[in-house]
Amino acid sequence: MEKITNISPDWQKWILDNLARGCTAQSLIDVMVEKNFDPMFASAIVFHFSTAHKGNIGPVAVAQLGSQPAVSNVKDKIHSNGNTYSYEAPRFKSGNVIHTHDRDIQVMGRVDKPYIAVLDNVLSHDECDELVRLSQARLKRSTIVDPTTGKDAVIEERTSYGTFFHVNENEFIARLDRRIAELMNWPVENGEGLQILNYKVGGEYKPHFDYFPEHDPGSKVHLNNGGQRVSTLVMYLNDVEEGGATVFPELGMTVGPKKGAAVYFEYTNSKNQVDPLTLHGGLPVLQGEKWIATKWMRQRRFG
Ligand SMILES: O=C(O)CCC(=O)C(=O)O
Ligand SMILES: [Fe+2]
Repeated sequence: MEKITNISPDWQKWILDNLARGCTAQSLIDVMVEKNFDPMFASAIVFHFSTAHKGNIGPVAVAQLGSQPAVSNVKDKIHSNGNTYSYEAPRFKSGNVIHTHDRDIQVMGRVDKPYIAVLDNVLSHDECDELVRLSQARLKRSTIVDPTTGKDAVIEERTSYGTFFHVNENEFIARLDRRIAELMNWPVENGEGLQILNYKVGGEYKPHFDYFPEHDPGSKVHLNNGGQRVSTLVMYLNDVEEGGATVFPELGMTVGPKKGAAVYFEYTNSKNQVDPLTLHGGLPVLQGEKWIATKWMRQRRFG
């Protein structure tokens, strides 16, 4: 049976009432999953309601999930929301410039909780072009991990084309894998292969978490190889004429795609908790096309 990915007024009221009674977000998610809600959707909506509930934001704002940030005061949300994630010292290094073995990378902006860094000069324009050139011939429709089966699935929420390179697949990729690992301050061996994505006009990736939700039956097989994902680096391989920004709906924040630049974020701590504030997506491309390279890091060696 198809999983439910929309929320009726009755369910909205049920969530708000139960949060007001002091029920935990997880207990509500569990009930919703049992009632055939998509687990990822249930997590996102309950988390969203828990922040809305504490901040006295009504159901109308919540209905905008995925399209527009419903709450603009990030500080208030962070101090008063239902997020139980405990923030630790970021893995990402401090400073205005991160030095790697072959390139200096500029830090253009940071957010603390969740930990996000906006970076420039991660890749040269030639490297961006080379990644696009190498990927052209091997592009396939992107998939997601089906929450129930754990298998790859094509869905409407992710309308991009992509391919991936094995870690250290060739000399060029190995140099990038090394630089990226130094930048993310995490071992090369813990990285998944570099994923290349191409979005055409209208192409988007609706808000999602990069971590594997523990309560999805389909997550198990992935968690067994390398453990949970801990951090993500999205690198922009071209300038996009219009649209295509990376959006963090819970924070009211977008990062515009710029050739060679990137956005980094982390969401799993040493206690195995994951941070729902890192909900993010790729907004639709309105003009031109968008190319990105994504690196996901795991808790342990991957592959
Ligand atoms: O397209 C984007 O900007 C976001 C991509 C993304 O979320 C991912 O690759 O996990
Ligand atoms: Fe993502």
